[in-house]
Amino acid sequence: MKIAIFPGDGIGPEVIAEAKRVLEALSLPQLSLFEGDVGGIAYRRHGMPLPQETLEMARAADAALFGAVGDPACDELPREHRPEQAILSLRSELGLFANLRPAAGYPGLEDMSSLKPEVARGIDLLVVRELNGDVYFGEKGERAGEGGREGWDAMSYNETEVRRIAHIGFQAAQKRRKRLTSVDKANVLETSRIWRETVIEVAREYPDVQLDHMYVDNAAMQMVRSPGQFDVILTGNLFGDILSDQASACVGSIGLLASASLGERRTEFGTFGLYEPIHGSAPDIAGEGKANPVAAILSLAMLLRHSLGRESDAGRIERAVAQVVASDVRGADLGGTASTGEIGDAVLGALAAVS
Ligand SMILES: NC(=O)C1=CN([C@@H]2O[C@H](COP(=O)(O)OP(=O)(O)OC[C@H]3O[C@@H](n4cnc5c(N)ncnc54)[C@H](O)[C@@H]3O)[C@@H](O)[C@H]2O)C=CC1
Ligand SMILES: CC(C)CC(=O)C(=O)O
Ligand SMILES: [Mg+2]
Repeated sequence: MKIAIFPGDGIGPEVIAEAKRVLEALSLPQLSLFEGDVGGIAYRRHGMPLPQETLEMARAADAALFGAVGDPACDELPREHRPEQAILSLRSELGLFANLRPAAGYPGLEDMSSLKPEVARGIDLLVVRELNGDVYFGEKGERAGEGGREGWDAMSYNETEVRRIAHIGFQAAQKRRKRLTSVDKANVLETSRIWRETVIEVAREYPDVQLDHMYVDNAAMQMVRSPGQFDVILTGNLFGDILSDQASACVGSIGLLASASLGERRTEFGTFGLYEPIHGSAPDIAGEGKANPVAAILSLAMLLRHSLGRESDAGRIERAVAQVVASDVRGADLGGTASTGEIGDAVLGALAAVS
């Protein structure tokens, strides 16, 4: 089993260090770890945010664990040299089109939700976000306009792209509560009109799943009004990015939400994937030991489940994390004082006790 580890920038290395401790505690047989540079650190060391050797490392691995990229000192660089290009290129070069972002409440944590506890209770949703298309990957540029310099970004989805992510969404719903909400802006965008028509077509293959459609502005409102109504949210790259950050605050903290980015490459043990917290490099707290490592640890659990076929280890990690999150070991993001390392210690302690 080969795992490529890409800690990246800011709090990336801090949270990945805790996930690595959890991985080591599992003592998996025949495990090889490889570490590569991504983001701002890679730009400094190699002159580019995604060096070829890092990409090759990912291609040769059964799974990749990713921290975060982003560095304010690099914000003025040309776009192709900016740290964020590393994660965008990994997603596109590796064909990782399906981004799964589960958001579920923890009993005992409702008081930390941005919502009233009675509204927060019952959040159990999965954002299925398309990850290789949309405005993030469309042509973009700058031109002179009558109003001065004009930036433009092309948004598009074709039927093939929508179909393949829709299948992932419907299949995920079949394993959950069999409800799928497709989120778009079909009242305004042609991209969304094709999205909606294609989702309706794919839905015919899944008669057991109840499909509804929601405009993204309403979805954002419903997410804070009654998030418990959602099971699977199927949406595009941009809307999924925004709604999943929003869902994290409904649960309690962005430091809690993990993600899996999957494509079609099969490995000996499952499907190749890249796993990362949904948060970024958090430069405002980097280096202070304040980052919550739970999202990174839960990303490791997803890696074990989807790419290494180790469901029981994934479940153990998730149970250990649930115990810690419900305890008084809380970081600053959840109103406590525990450091990144202390939260990692608590997860390791709980892991030793759960079966
Ligand atoms: N996949 C990736 O690598 C991503 C990278 N970014 C990049 O990260 C940099 C910072 O972006 P922001 O918009 O500030 O988003 P961010 O997610 O890094 O931080 C947003 C807020 O949440 C807090 N936060 C994030 N993770 C946390 C954790 N584990 N524990 C406790 N608090 C946490 C931060 O302190 C900050 O106040 C930018 O350069 C951005 O482009 C942003 C999102 C994803
Ligand atoms: C950093 C961006 C490229 C994307 C992002 O915010 C995300 O995937 O959550
Ligand atoms: Mg994001």
